[in-house]
Amino acid sequence: MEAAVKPILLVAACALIDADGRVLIAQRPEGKAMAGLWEFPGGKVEADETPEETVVRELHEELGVETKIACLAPLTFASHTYTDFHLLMPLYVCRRFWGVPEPREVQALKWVRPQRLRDYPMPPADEPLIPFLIDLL
Ligand SMILES: Nc1nc2c([nH]c(=O)n2[C@@H]2O[C@H](COP(=O)(O)OP(=O)(O)OP(=O)(O)O)[C@@H](O)[C@H]2O)c(=O)[nH]1
Repeated sequence: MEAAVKPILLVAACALIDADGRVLIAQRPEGKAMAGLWEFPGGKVEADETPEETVVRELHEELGVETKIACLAPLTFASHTYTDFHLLMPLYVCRRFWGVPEPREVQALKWVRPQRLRDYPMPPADEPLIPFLIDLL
């Protein structure tokens, strides 16, 4: 019998960057898979969305921050096999946004220098993304 192929889950995420070159990370809520880990704001790309539209929507829903598709720049992507699915996650960066991020759907938010990101436990898919942020900033 052929091995079951894991479905690919498309998630779009974004590193917001402040004027000091710090990156915003969000702590996953209790009760969800990987609760307590720190990740980049974002979420699943819905059937009627582009990944850029997902990021704009999730920044609004999760953080109360407004931005535009034109303010998103692709940086890199994560490709990681979890138990039940294979995650494909484009990571955008965004320096131009409106509003002060507030933790609406997450436990906590933190602005972190890229060199300090390793101090915060992140999902395994995210670790390979850190050097790209260090290089950028
Ligand atoms: N937003 C985001 N998701 C990530 C990152 N790294 C990573 O492995 N993921 C995984 O990608 C998936 C994102 O889905 P999500 O945030 O929309 O969904 P969720 O688990 O909160 O579930 P739900 O929205 O269905 O309740 C989760 O499995 C999450 O663990 C990351 O940096 N940001």
